[in-house]
Amino acid sequence: MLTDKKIAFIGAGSMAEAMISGIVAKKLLRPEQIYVTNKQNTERLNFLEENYQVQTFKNSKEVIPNMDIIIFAIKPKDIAETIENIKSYTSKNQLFISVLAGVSTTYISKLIDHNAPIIRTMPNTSAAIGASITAISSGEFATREHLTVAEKLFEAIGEVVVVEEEKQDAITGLSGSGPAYIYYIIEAMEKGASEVGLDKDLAKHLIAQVLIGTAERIKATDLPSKTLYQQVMSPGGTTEAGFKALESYQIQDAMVECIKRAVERSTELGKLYS
Ligand SMILES: NC(=O)C1=CN([C@@H]2O[C@H](COP(=O)(O)OP(=O)(O)OC[C@H]3O[C@@H](n4cnc5c(N)ncnc54)[C@H](OP(=O)(O)O)[C@@H]3O)[C@@H](O)[C@H]2O)C=CC1
Ligand SMILES: O=C(O)[C@@H]1CCC=N1
Repeated sequence: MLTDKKIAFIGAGSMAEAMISGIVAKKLLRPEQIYVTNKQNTERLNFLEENYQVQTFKNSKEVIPNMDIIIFAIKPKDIAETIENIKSYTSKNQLFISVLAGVSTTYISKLIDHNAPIIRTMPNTSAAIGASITAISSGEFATREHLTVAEKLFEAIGEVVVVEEEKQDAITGLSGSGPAYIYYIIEAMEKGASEVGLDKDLAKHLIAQVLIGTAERIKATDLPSKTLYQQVMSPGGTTEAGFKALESYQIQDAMVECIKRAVERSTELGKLYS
């Protein structure tokens, strides 16, 4: 399906690199099928060329018309300028994929100015190790075949779920941003470990395995999270003592608020760039 397809990444930042590394490592595409551009950072393009043997380009007029798939991996604020620069070299036969938070397929369609097939996606940075969860949604002109192409691409960087586009803001605040929340908690656990006298390497090993074990367990069981944490907690034991501190700082309320605010921001970005 992707055998002879050519793909251009517009934007060469962390999401583009995470996707490129997964696609190349899984041999989904050969490096010569992958093209990358950015706004000005030539050093960054050289880095991607050297590390992944992909093609980089500056001249959109020469490259864009020959692409089968164009992936927007830029910030939401740059979408209008980016599409303005390339739209005259695009056609309806190309598939457009966006990883942008908040930005709707309707808006991208309006900017491209022809009935192009567009797929909106929300991966996360765990893509760098092939462990993203990517939600993908079809825009108005995308067919089942386009969706399948996008599924294949994002399966190279982890798991994929197909969702209605109206769920994408909620997903962005939960699993797009999610790794950051967990890293923040990890940072707190590392600080705690240091304060109780554990060295950094041992603490990192212990924390990582706690997270892996917990994640695997929630995937493997239907038991509610409350039951799972209650199983850890012996009456009058250590966990209960720790929990009293978590509850006194209202950690759960803070996390609920965190997710709600991230989702609101995704919706706001969608309104700003609409
Ligand atoms: N980071 C994350 O965890 C996730 C990010 N996303 C989404 O991915 C998108 C990209 O994020 P991320 O990779 O972190 O961003 P980065 O800031 O790392 O990269 C942005 C890239 O866009 C390029 N760019 C800016 N303007 C233009 C332009 N006019 N033409 C071509 N390229 C341009 C920049 O080039 P230059 O450096 O030369 O200015 C840079 O390469 C965002 O929309 C974000 O919402 C989605 C899921 C997770
Ligand atoms: O913070 C952001 O806006 C992007 C989208 C999801 C993760 N990072």
